[in-house]
Amino acid sequence: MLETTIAAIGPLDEPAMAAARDLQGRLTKPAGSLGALEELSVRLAGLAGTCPPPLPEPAAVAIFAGDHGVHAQGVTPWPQEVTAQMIGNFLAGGAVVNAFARQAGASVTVVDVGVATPPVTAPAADTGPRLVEANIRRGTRDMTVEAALTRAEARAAVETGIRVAGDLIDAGAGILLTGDMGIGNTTPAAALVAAFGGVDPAEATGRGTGVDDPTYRRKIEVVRAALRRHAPDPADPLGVLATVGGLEHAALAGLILGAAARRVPVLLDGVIAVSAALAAAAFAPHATGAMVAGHRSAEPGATVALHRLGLTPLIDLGLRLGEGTGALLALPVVTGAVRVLHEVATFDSAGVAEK
Ligand SMILES: Cc1cc2ncn([C@H]3O[C@H](COP(=O)(O)O)[C@@H](O)[C@H]3O)c2cc1C
Ligand SMILES: O=C(O)c1cccnc1
Repeated sequence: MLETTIAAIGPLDEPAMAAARDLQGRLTKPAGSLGALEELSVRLAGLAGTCPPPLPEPAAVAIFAGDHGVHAQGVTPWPQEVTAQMIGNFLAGGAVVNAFARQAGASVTVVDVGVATPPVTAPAADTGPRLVEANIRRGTRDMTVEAALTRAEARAAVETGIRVAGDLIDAGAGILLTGDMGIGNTTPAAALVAAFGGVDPAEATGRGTGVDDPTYRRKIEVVRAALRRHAPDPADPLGVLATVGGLEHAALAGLILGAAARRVPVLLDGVIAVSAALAAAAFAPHATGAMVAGHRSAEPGATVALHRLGLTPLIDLGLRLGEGTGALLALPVVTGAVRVLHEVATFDSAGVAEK
């Protein structure tokens, strides 16, 4: 399934992009006046293979949840149980991601790919957040001691993400948004950014939920120790995900690949998402054509990853939460970029004089 998905990911459609550029030049506004939105609209036309591309709706957030053996190294002040407890909160509609999803009109799907303690499930409702139980392992192994995952486990997580993308698109989603929950998951995210980005762990590691100075120094050394132990090869993305990644990171890489293969845009959230996006791009370089960077997370690794991916984030508000919150805030910007191609009059049609 991974191989067929990778094989289905192709380049952007040049004629559709040329048509979008031409249309942007004829709309009743000075050329270039919509800044980054214009290039985004062109890219989404290239992804869809048609101009104008479909409006990116309805929107679906997929929150992949997992726990981390590296938690034992004291890289976060939060207890591991918070991952499962927050799943309960997501399903009850009480987290920040739920508030922003309601505002944006997006559905929320929580996918347990690797939570250590069984998630507290909320009463099933016909509408509202949904839980997909796809647990591969009750948390990863400690990457400073051994590989976090076997290659088979990493592959199973990637394929779960591909499957979730396909299910959401089959159910009608016009855009997918990445979300994550996993206490400790900024540590493997930093390791992935350092491995794929070829930067020193000190450049890729941030303070996550807000760790103090001694914990931050330890966190950098933990990332350094894991990379020294495994020496992951960036040309072998499954190997990188298995040795120093996490189940939610691997599943997010799969979600991105699944969206790219179906030529549906995927709006990336913070550092966990962009670390997974580096893995997706290593599997299939053309997958970057489907990626839209929602925001610039305050985590330094996010900036390193965005630069590597060649993506400019739509918003930059100093957010460092995850869950999909930054992607949701950026959604109206993406929709606006496409709506312009559908609804704005041309100089000809509106009888407006050109310069
Ligand atoms: C209550 C709470 C809600 C969250 N929602 C997202 N995260 C975010 O913080 C965690 C990563 O940070 P670190 O690597 O420092 O543990 C992840 O669960 C991420 O989704 C949360 C964290 C907490 C504590
Ligand atoms: O950028 C993120 O997604 C992020 C940052 C800090 C903690 N959790 C997530």
